[in-house]
Amino acid sequence: MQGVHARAPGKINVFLKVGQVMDDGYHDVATAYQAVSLHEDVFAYEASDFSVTLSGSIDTIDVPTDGSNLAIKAARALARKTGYRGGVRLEIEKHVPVAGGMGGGSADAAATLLACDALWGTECSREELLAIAAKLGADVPFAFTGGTAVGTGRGDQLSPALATGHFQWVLAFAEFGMSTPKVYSELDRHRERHAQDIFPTPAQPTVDANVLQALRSGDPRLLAESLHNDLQAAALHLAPGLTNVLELGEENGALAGIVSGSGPTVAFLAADVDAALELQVALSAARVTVARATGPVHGARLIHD
Ligand SMILES: C[C@@](CO)(OP(=O)(O)O)[C@H](O)COP(=O)(O)OP(=O)(O)OC[C@H]1O[C@@H](n2ccc(N)nc2=O)[C@H](O)[C@@H]1O
Ligand SMILES: Nc1ncnc2c1ncn2[C@@H]1O[C@H](COP(=O)(O)OP(=O)(O)O)[C@@H](O)[C@H]1O
Repeated sequence: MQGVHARAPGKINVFLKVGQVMDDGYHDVATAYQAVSLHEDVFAYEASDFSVTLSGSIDTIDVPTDGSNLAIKAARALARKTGYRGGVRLEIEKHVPVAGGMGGGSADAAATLLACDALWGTECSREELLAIAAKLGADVPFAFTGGTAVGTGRGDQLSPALATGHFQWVLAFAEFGMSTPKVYSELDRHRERHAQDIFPTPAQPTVDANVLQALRSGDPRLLAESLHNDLQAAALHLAPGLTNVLELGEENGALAGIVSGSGPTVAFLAADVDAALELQVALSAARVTVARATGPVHGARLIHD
């Protein structure tokens, strides 16, 4: 049967500052996202109801296949918005670790919006699809746009950031996932428990100028110096073993390592392809599950197979 194939990328937060909790319960954030070459592939086929099946290179056992799957939510949201009366059968090939802090579910949602819009001929504009994306999750608009961008508010108000060249990443996957709300709550607890001088809450978080400069320059050494994640301490508190992974990467030639988003994936920045390959070998030898990726890459797009 003729279907539509869409692809969307995972992401690394190369910078993430977390501000206060807003009235909607979300934290006010300022982040610099980079889309990386670890993709989710979504195949959409006509059907009378909504269903999803999963395959891919990673363990998908914890991913729901009922209406709580973010891809099904995305398809239903598009159908509601456009008045489309049918359904869709979705097949997702996952390569982004589940609950890994790399926005895999968000990529599924973004790719599904694009695939269903094409399959159903609903012809939504980019802006309409982005508006639906923002309602599905804070990271979904970025999975849609990709590249390199600054996200503010919930992380869904995007402005493109200039970036040159390609950065080489080595990703250390964990054998467990971490819940995004739990990591945000842990940061709140840290901030309540400890003096504000250790974990200060920025009144209005912004992305540091040196990160934007590093992204513009394409120089991995500059970017390595400016990687920052306010959620990292909270993630390390909940998963102390990640500290060893960070140390191992830095001992084996990484320019720097950072927990991606709410973790537990650790992203190492390498100086070049050779350094990335060496690091990949060293981490694999230490029985860490690794993948290499480059960034930035495109956002969600249709693939004409
Ligand atoms: C931490 C980040 C960094 O990019 O990514 P992940 O690690 O999840 O990939 C994001 O802020 C996550 O984005 P996403 O995973 O789309 O979040 P959502 O599904 O919208 O929200 C899940 C929950 O996380 C918390 N949340 C999320 C975003 C935000 N700015 N403030 C929050 O407090 C809220 O408790 C919310 O109910
Ligand atoms: N299509 C999907 N892929 C992955 N997880 C999904 C999906 N739909 C719903 N989920 C749920 O969302 C949670 C977080 O998803 P994910 O996007 O993989 O991680 P993160 O938010 O850390 O980047 C998972 O634990 C899972 O229960």
